[in-house]
Parts: sequence; structure tokens; C-alpha cells
Amino acid sequence: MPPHASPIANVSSSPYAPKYTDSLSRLTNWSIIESTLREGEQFANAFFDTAKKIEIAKALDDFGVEYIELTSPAASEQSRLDCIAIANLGLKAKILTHVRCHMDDARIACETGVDGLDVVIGTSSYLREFSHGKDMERIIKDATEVINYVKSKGLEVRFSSEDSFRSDLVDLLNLYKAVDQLGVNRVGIADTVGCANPRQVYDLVKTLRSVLKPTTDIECHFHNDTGCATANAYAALEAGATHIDTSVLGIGERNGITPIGNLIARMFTVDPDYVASKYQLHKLRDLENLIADAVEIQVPFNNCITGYCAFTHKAGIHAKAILNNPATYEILKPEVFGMTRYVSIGHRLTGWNAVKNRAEQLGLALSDDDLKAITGKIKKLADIKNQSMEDVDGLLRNFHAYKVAGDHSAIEQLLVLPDEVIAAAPKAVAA
Ligand SMILES: CC(=O)SCCNC(=O)CCNC(=O)[C@H](O)C(C)(C)COP(=O)(O)OP(=O)(O)OC[C@H]1O[C@@H](n2cnc3c(N)ncnc32)[C@H](O)[C@@H]1OP(=O)(O)O
Ligand SMILES: O=C(O)CCC(=O)C(=O)O
Ligand SMILES: [Zn+2]
Repeated sequence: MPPHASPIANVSSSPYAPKYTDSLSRLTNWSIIESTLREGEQFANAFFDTAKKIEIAKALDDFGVEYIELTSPAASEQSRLDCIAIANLGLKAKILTHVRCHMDDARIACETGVDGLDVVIGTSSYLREFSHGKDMERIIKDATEVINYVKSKGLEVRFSSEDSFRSDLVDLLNLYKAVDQLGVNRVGIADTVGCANPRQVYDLVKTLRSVLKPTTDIECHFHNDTGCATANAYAALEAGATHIDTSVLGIGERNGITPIGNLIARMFTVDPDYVASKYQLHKLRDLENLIADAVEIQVPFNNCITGYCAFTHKAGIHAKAILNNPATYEILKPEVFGMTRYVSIGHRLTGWNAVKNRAEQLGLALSDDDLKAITGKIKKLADIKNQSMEDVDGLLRNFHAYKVAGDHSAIEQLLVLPDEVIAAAPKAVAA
């Protein structure tokens, strides 16, 4: 095995793999703040009753997330009761609740039994003018009061600037320095409208890292409006962020945030053993199915790891190489996640090596010439419509039976397209 190779991943031979250790990087030392029960509740379809919230919290805890973030107890009486119920489950994960930078919210939240508060306030001019109406001086004043109060209760506190990437950098750094001096556990950066790209994220996190105490953690929250939520999370960790907000399947306000499964897939390629040591990877599919059912959506077909064709190989060139060595076209090993690989055969992009493999699975001894002839027949049929595995198996079995019987004319017959198939074919094919 090449240096750094892992028996659970196919990532070791990338010529672009990091060749030196970047002192800022937290790519191999990071935590998840799982926000399905906060950001996820902001998804248009989401309604979680208490029992469902508890089931989700337990499933997240089983999976191994470090933190579970809950909707503000100020949102409604039931939200408050649910916060208390989940804070009292005795889970391994730390329980946080997410509140406005306001003493009313902080007081209610501190009485719920959670481990910590994620405090947020918008800092962009859009939000200062059109949301809460406070200037930077007032934000720092309110932040100071809330943070001191939460700390006086002995709880963990994170302070975050909503819409960080449309906020003035000098304003942001002044605010973060002020809250850092107050002794927050973490500061947060939020790409609330999904406008940031990985390079901007890297720059902002790196700058922030340089002004904070080394012991202050950095949490990042990325919306996916322009498709960068997972890449931005990766860039943030490269630049020294310590915590990433996720939700299951990425559910959240609008089209949501970094999906936990995407983050796992991405980070697995960096340090598979580290990721496998923290999270119960084979439970990811059940976790996603739980949320998909709860909010009445399908797991997307192209979901990382668990999408229904995430480990399906189709084109003949791919199929041959995959059958020889799965590392050729797979960066992740399906079995690590409790998934299985599938080679699709019954289509016009198939190749004789894939057909040979299927014949071997069926225990049918056929020569290479036989298999090439059968492949030709599959392609002719598949030019009209894709063939099922049963169709392909039937063809292989019949060919084999005629061969054993020495019935050459039956084989010839088998290899031509029947008249009724030609007649039923679309005109261009029949001609
Ligand atoms: C980007 C994000 O996702 S942040 C998290 C979003 N989460 C939520 O909104 C939680 C669910 N929200 C709710 O249940 C309600 O909005 C509540 C309970 C928080 C507030 O409800 P209401 O008092 O009816 O106010 P409303 O929702 O209409 O407006 C928000 C109020 O919070 C203020 N506000 C907005 N953001 C903040 C903030 N970060 N810190 C302090 N105050 C804020 C606004 O100025 C406004 O105050 P106003 O009542 O003086 O106008
Ligand atoms: O609290 C935070 O950091 C993030 C809040 C949020 O959901 C957002 O800004 O999109
Ligand atoms: Zn958000």
C-alpha cells in the first residue's frame, strides 16, 4: 500500500493530497454542530412533534455528532418544553439552543437545562437596517450583556454574526475581538444568504483566526443557495475553523445548509480513520431516511453516499475497471457506509467484460467470443429499450443451454432481433 493508504478508503494515491501539515488547518480535528432540530425546523416542510424531535435527537447522538442545536425556546411554548425534554435525555452530545442576542431569549434559554447557547445577531447593513435596527455600538452593548449573563449561569456560549459575508470586515473584527475578550467559547461566521465562495471563506476564517485567542473556537454556517455549502465548510476547516453546522439532507431555510452526509463524504477523503472513529458511518442511511420520512421528501438521487445510484456503475469502460479494482472509479468504499456496489448491464453502453462478470456470477461457462456475441445482442435490444437484469440473465442462460446442447441454429436465432421487436422499435432504429 502507498504511504498514508487506508484500508477503508481509496484516497491515498492522489497526487494533489496535502504534502505538508498546514499549521492553521483543522481538517483532521473538527466537530459537527448538528442543526436539523433548529435550522432543519426552518425547512418549509418541517414539522416535528416532541416524539419525533426526541427520536431525531437520539439518532443524531447515536450517529456520534458532538453537538445538537435546538430551536429557540422563545419561539413557542412547545419549543421551550421540547428544549427541556431533549436537554434532559442524558445524551452524549452537548445540547445547544439558538437564540437572538436579547436578554429575554437568553433568560428563557438558560432555564431549559441545555449545555450552551448559540447567540446570533445580524451585522450586515441589510439586517441592521431592515431586521433589528441596531448599529454596531448597540450590537456590542447587547452582546456584552447577553454573553456575561450566559457565562454567569455557567453555560457554554457562542456568539455569531448573521450575514457575515455581507458585513463590513472592520465592524466584524471589532465585534469578534470584543466578544472574545468577554470569554466566549466560540465565535460563529454565517453565510446566511449562501453568497460566499471557498476562497472568501478561507480568507475570512484565516483573518478571524489571527485576531482571536488561540483557545477560542470558530464555528461556521453555510447556506447552499449557490451550491457551495459543503465546499465552503471544507475551506473553513482548511483555514482553521473548528466547528461546522450541518443538517440531515441539508434541510433548512430556503434550500438549506451543508448536509451532514456531504460533509462526512468530503472529510472522509482527507482522513478516513479519523472520520470513522468519530461517527457510526453505517447509520447514515437510516438517519437520512428518518428525516426524509419526517419531512416527506425523497433522499436525492445524487446524494453523496446514500443516493440510490451513488455506487452504481454503468458505462462499459467503468464497469470493466471497477470489476478489476473498485478503486478505479470509487473514492469511497460503499461497504464502509453499509452500502453496496451495483454494476448495471442491460443498456447500450455496456461492454463484454461486464457481461462476462454476470455470466460468472450465474456459473455459466462461456467463451469470450460467446460473451461478445451476447453483448452485441444486448446492445441491439437496448437500442430500443433498456433491459432488466432478468432479461440479460435470460439471454445468458438460453445461450448457455443451447451451447451445451450443441444447438447452433438456436444460438443463431437467439442472436438476431425478433421481427416483433423490430416492428415495435421506433422508426429510426428499425430502419
Ligand atoms: C438566519 C436565521 O435563521 S436566525 C434564526 C431564525 N430563527 C427564528 O426566527 C426562530 C423562530 N422565530 C420566532 O419564533 C419569532 O420570530 C421570535 C419568537 C424569535 C420573535 O417573534 P416576534 O417577537 O413576534 O418578532 P418577529 O419575528 O416579527 O420579528 C423579529 C424580532 O426580533 C428582532 N431581531 C431579529 N434578529 C434579532 C437578533 N439576532 N437579536 C435580537 N433581536 C433580533 C427584530 O428586530 C424583531 O423585533 P421587533 O419585535 O422589535 O420588531
Ligand atoms: O447562528 C448562526 O451562526 C447562523 C444563523 C443562521 O441560521 C444563518 O445565519 O443562516
Ligand atoms: Zn441558517
